Formats: sequence, structure tokens, C-alpha cells
Amino acid sequence: MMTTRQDGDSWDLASGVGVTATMAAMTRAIASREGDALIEDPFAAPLVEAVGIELLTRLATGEQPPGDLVGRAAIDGAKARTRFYDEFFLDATAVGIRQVVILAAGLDSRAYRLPWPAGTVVYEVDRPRVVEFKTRTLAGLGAEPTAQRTAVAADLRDDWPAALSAAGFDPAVPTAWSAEGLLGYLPPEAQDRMLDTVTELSAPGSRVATESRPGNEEVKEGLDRVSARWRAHGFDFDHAAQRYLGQRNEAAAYLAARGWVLTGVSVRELFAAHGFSLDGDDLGMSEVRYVSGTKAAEVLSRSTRSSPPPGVPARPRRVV
Ligand SMILES: C[S@@+](CC[C@H](N)C(=O)[O-])C[C@H]1O[C@@H](n2cnc3c(N)ncnc32)[C@H](O)[C@@H]1O
Repeated sequence: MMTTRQDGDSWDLASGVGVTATMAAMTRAIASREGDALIEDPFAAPLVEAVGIELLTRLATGEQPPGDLVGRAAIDGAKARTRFYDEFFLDATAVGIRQVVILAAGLDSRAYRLPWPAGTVVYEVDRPRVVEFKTRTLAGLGAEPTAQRTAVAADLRDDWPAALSAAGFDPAVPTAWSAEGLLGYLPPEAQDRMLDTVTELSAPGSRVATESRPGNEEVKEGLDRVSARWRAHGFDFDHAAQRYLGQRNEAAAYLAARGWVLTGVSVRELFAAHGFSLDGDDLGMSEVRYVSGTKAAEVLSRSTRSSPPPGVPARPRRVV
């Protein structure tokens, strides 16, 4: 595995991995300004502005056009991705799920903008300085959560289930979990541990959504090209250095082997469905699959943590 990351490293929204959350929000701000129905995130621009990285603020507020820094594929990608997760949560609540966990929430504002049914509890898990910043900034803007929002300050490489449980999470009721834009920032073994834990904490009928792509060295070249472009505009941020590159288990197959029944759609398919073009896709996004699904009725025991449950073939089921 290749990374400059270290166990226990930390960040805020203007440093290290935190910058990726600010950049994701900046892209949502640009996408939201285009005024189509796929995305409307009114909190993205003010949140980015509050982080205070000048170039990102100018892009988020529209003072500077995206130009070659935030290409068409990135903007459309933010629309398609945001819509995918929005629909995932709306579908989950439509079938009666009232407990939601957004893993690595970053500057995601779903807890403030989606029409959650009464009684929905949304736990947002991220590093302490990230969740504290968002809570404080949105309160300062007068934003009110549209669900019962609970911020959980924890590291997803550590004992986050203890923090989630202390915050009031109930493993006995079905949960809708998302891990959006997260997996590549976790060491491969921490990704497996996290997906194991999600499985253990999921009552039957729980749902999960995330992205799935096989480990791929080519990603580094794309990330380096993106970093070089930002550097030319005076923003020195090494995208590849934030990731754990190299091989890892593919999330969809891993979850399927642990009792989740998933469906998936590739970015290529999503783009085609929305009429978007993948030209200028530096990061090879077309390979990524957005997957979501439901935990099968049987509850898996702890002893199945590192091996598939009885009856599940050694080769993971193909996700359809
Ligand atoms: C690319 S951002 C995505 C944020 C958000 N999900 C979105 O789509 O806008 C990655 C997020 O993962 C969080 N993250 C990465 N590693 C983490 C860890 N070990 N523990 C907690 N959060 C982590 C970062 O703080 C950041 O908010």
C-alpha cells in the first residue's frame, strides 16, 4: 500500500483530508448555482466561505468561474452523486426507517435540507474539528436541522461505535447508513472493519449506500494531474497524499458477502441517464459504482466478521 497518511493523523476543514470535504462542498455550491433540479444545496457556499480558503471561496460563491479547475465532469458528478444519496435517504425514510447515520459527513448539509419525516434521527460522524465547525457555522447562519441531528465526533479508524452508541444510536432499529466520498481515505483494513461494524450494528431491514471501486494505481496519475492544476492557481494541495492508494476490498462485494442485498449503478450509467458527458474525467470516475441495498433478514453473528456467513459462496455474489 502506498500512502503518506499516518495512523491518528488529524485535520480540520482547511487542512489534510478535511480540505477534500471543503472541495466537495465547493463543487456542490457551483453545481447548485446551475439551477437544475438535481441539486440544491443552499448551505454549500456559505460553509465553504466560512472555512476561509480564498480560492475555494471565490469558486464557491461564483466570484471566480470554475474554468479548468472544476471541470464539467466534476460539476455533473457532484449533481449525480448528491442526487443518488438524496434519493437513497428519501427511499429509506419512505419505507419507515427513522434512524440515519451519515459516515464522514464533512460539509454535507442533508440533515438541514432534506424533508425528513417527523421523528427521524440523523447521526453525522466525522472528525471532531469537522463536526464542530459545521454545527457552529450553520447555527451562526441561523440554519435549523430538518431532523433530530446529532453530531458524533469520532475517527472512523478508531472506536467510533462507542461514540455513536453514547450519542444515542439504537442498533435494535433499522438504520440507513451512507459512506459518501469516504472509502479511499481509510486504510483498507479500516474500511473492512468499518463495513463489518456497519453490518453488526444493522438491524434487519437496514440500508446502506456507498461507492465501490477496485483498488487502482492509475488513480494516482489522475489525482496528480488535478493537484498540478490547482498548484498552478496557487493552491498547493496534494490530493493523492490524502488517500490510501493501492489494492483494497471492493466495498460492494465485501458487503454482499456479509448479507447485504445490493444494487449498483456506475457513474457511466448515471451520467448517461442524466445526459451528462464524461469528457475531462481526470479521476476515472466512470469506473465507480454507486451501490445501495438492504440487510437481509437474518442477523449475522460476530463470528462471521472476517469470513462470509454460512451459505454465502466464497466468491462474492455479483452485485446487480
Ligand atoms: C471527500 S470528503 C466527503 C465528505 C462528505 N461525505 C461529502 O460527500 O461531501 C471526506 C470526508 O471523510 C472524512 N474522513 C476521512 N477519514 C476519516 C476518519 N478516519 N474518521 C472520520 N472522518 C473521516 C473527512 O473528514 C471528510 O469529511
